[in-house]
Amino acid sequence: MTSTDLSGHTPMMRQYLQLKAQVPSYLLFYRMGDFYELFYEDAERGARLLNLTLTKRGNSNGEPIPMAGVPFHSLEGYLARLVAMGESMAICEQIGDPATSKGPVERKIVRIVTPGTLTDDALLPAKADRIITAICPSSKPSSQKIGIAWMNLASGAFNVYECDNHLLDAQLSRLQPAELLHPESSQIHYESAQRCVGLPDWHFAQDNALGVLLDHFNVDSVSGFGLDELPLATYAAGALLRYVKHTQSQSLNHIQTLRVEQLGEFVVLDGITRKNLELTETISGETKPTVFSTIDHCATPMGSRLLRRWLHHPLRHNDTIRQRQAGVKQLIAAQEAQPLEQPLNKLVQQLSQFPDIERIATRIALASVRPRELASLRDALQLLPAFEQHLRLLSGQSQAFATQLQSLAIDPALTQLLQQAIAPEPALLVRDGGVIADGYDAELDELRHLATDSGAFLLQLEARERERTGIANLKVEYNRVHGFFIEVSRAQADQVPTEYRRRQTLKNVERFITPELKEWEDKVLSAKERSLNREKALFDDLLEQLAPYAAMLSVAAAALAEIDALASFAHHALANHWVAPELSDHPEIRIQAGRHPVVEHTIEHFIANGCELHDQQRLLMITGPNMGGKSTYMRQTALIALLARTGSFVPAEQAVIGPLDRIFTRIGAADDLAGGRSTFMMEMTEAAAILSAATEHSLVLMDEIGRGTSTYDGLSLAWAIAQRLLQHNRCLTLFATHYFELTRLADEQKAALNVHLAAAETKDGIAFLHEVREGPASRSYGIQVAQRAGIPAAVIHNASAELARLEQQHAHQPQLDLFSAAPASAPAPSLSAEQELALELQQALQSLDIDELSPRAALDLLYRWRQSYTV
Ligand SMILES: Nc1ncnc2c1ncn2[C@@H]1O[C@H](COP(=O)(O)OP(=O)(O)OP(=O)(O)O)[C@@H](O)[C@H]1O
Repeated sequence: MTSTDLSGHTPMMRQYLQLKAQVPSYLLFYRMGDFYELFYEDAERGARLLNLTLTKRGNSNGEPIPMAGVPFHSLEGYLARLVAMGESMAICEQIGDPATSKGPVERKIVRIVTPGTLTDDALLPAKADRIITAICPSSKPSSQKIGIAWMNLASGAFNVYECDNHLLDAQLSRLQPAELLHPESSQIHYESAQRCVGLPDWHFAQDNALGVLLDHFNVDSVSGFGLDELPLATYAAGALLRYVKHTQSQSLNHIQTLRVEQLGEFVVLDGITRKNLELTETISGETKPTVFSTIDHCATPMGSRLLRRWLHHPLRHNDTIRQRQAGVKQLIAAQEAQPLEQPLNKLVQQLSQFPDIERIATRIALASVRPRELASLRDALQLLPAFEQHLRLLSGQSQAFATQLQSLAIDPALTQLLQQAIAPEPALLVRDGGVIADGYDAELDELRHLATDSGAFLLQLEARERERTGIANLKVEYNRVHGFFIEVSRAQADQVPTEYRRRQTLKNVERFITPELKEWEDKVLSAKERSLNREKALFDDLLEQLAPYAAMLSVAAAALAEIDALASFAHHALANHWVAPELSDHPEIRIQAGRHPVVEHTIEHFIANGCELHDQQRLLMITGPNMGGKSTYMRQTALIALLARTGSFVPAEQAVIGPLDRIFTRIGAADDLAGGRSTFMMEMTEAAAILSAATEHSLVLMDEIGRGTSTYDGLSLAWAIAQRLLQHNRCLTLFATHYFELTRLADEQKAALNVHLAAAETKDGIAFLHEVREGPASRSYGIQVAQRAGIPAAVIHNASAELARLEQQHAHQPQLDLFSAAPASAPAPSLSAEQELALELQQALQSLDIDELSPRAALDLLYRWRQSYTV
């Protein structure tokens, strides 16, 4: 909007439009008295989204102004709804004094609310984190790298790393950002984020990004954070920090460090795998029943959030897992040693009394903490010593909770300060008064005394005036409308002294005021106002005193969250007979009598099954009828491995789990109609990703690959894929199929083993035994399953006849001999290493768009190819 545009507007609308120009892409809530108003398009949009009444306000520039508003005290509720819809808002407050200002009161944008930068408890989900992520792709076409920075503003975590481009999807699905920032020039979109924001490219430029980081951390170089070799991560971090700072009116004191994540820390899970395994969301998008909803018994929201993070971040290395396991074991041992006292239950009960200290600590650092949050923190800190003592007792001689116990040591000065400063039950807001405790500040005490406790003075005045005037029933009183007054009966009204001024005449009485009483009244009324102001100043001062404790509180909160999550593991293990998995150093999965952690709760008799995958037995070819339990078996194996890598116990009689680098799943893809890919195309895209990335440390689940095309195509592809996984990738694989022909693979490959899910035919039809047995399934029972599903009897009858005819027709050419009987479709003989490389190089050449290639990139490619394709 230009200045000429503004000239026709009223002064207030001019002010509004100038503020709006600062935040064009946000809904601007403009404070007017007791309301926040939206104008113009914002009003129309807000009215639609929030179901507000759209009105019109006066005229500005010759046009009525569309307007919609919300009462000031219910702003947070409206913001929460808008945030859930992925909207971003700017809040503008009156900061000038309406009494003294000429023209519109001075106003300022004090807060910006976006989905990824929330810190207010009212706007945040209790049991999930809100992450904001920035990504910075390389500007060099030859580079495959991408820089990623992410922040959890509510906890203060700020992490960065670089990875290969093709891992971006897996990384985003790990972080699940609510908001994603990227340079304007790169078209990046992540569907699951509530908001994707293209920022000007210069935010990601070296000098600017680095400048923001150096300035915030007050350092001369970022070497101390280990960022020297990570330029893209540095740019992403700088752009992210600049954006987040812009949204907050306070400085981000609680963002005290920047951690470089090592990609090898976590078992990589892509988005599809997280979905298939139903970690925190079911395949249909519900929040339960999932692994998280089943095993989360945390007593605090901090514990639940940590548990969710652990589930999404299984660890590759054993050290941290062993520490977590030690904690769980200790809690279980203590509970079992004292079945009457139940020390674990007592610990959980104590934990449940703690508020969300992680978020309170952040809000202390941001100076936006509310009085009642401080009261709950004060009460929690009083409980802390007893909790610590109980944990110490429970730990006995073990060192299982040594670090957490250290972190819980909070400076007693903090507890004392809160006890002295905060009223026992403070008001919701500082402006309501009654937040600061009596006895904390002498001046406040006196003002409060003046404002509320006028009794003695008034009694004294009453006695004095009675004596002076001789009117025995003279009364000194107060009401809200008329303030203080002296009341005498009508008949005695003419006996009052001359300095009495008439205030009000009623039927039987006259009310008067005297100069002395008026002076008193002014003092009392101003004392009220002054006491509120004093309280506000004291609270601001308290926030300053508290700020240095924020970091210490965050550390204690993290320790409490850990104890809570470990107690939840222990509780679930005890209640469901889970065992501690043994962690080995080789890629292997050996499970005895394993169960599915979620399904074991949803059906009455879950049949336990074992699974052995190791270097000599890398692939299980799983056959069996539909509904036999193949998918459940594969998922349970992956989940047991994953749970073991989080430090949890597992649903099995015994388990040995080695280090894993990735878990891949290719299970029943749905059509990606929006993306324009058919089921088969999706299936093959996922399979291609697995074939290119699985290593001997990976666990791969393949369910019915090849099903989406003609039998021969599908079968041949499935055969070749299984063979490739066995020989080339050498990963640990569970391969479920309905192609019986594939069971021949085990004859050729020593590392493959056939297993099947047993079923039996009874007189009432098929009975699923859900038991995994060695050897291939003898038949598929597809028609029996269809019958149970309610396919009409006539169709079942015809299908059975057709099956019999087909079986007879192929009698001389049994299905199992497909490959040997038809040389033309026999699996291709394995290629030599040179042949494989030549094929790959040919493919790479064919997929190259030479016209799009710069000379520099072409040269780089040549070097890379020489390195990769020379034997
Ligand atoms: N081990 C088990 N014990 C008891 N019930 C089981 C077990 N495994 C699976 N089931 C039950 O069998 C049903 C079918 O299981 P699942 O979906 O794994 O079969 P499937 O063989 O993969 O079927 P399809 O080939 O049709 O996909 C499950 O919903 C579950 O109720």
